[in-house]
Amino acid sequence: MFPSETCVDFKMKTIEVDGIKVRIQIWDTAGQERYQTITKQYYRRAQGIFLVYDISSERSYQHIMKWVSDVDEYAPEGVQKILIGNKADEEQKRQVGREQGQQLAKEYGMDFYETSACTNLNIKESFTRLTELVLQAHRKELEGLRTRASNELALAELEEEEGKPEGPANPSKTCWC
Ligand SMILES: Nc1nc2c(ncn2[C@@H]2O[C@H](COP(=O)(O)OP(=O)(O)OP(=O)(O)O)[C@@H](O)[C@H]2O)c(=O)[nH]1
Repeated sequence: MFPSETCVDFKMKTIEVDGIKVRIQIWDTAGQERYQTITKQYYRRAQGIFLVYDISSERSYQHIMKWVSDVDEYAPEGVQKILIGNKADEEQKRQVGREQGQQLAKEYGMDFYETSACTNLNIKESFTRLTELVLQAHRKELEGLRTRASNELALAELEEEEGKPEGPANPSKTCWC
């Protein structure tokens, strides 16, 4: 929910993932078309995104494809995404089956949760999972950078070694007696 004059709501929260305390910034962007120019700018710095539809609205479910293509266009490449079917407490008004949500999530390779902001169903679980995915992606990126750096270092050492004249540079090092 947003105050009438703004289209982005911001909150900070600390959650614990694998025993590590993680401080997360939560940006809740308005869904209305008229705010899109502004809200799209917030995708650029996102590390994790929830794509949310309302289980009591088939129309909101149909809109997910458009959100996915916007995210693909404006968010960073490695951004982590989770599909959410919210208002799970509104069972009597349900228009979107749980399997439809699961199916769509599978198509896009995302995790899926049905949640309720009213009963708190899966709220903590989905935030913890998204944070976990972001941390995992971050670790992988760091490992990749480390491997690349050590490969480049090894290559540089090899090139330096090859550039040297024949014979050991430090004879004492090759002497085992
Ligand atoms: N029953 C039920 N109502 C909910 C739930 N979550 C939100 N609502 C209600 O749905 C309405 C819209 O909620 P918002 O938080 O404004 O939804 P939003 O997605 O931010 O809407 P936009 O501003 O259009 O992006 C409000 O009346 C909320 O009280 C839920 O889990 N269950």
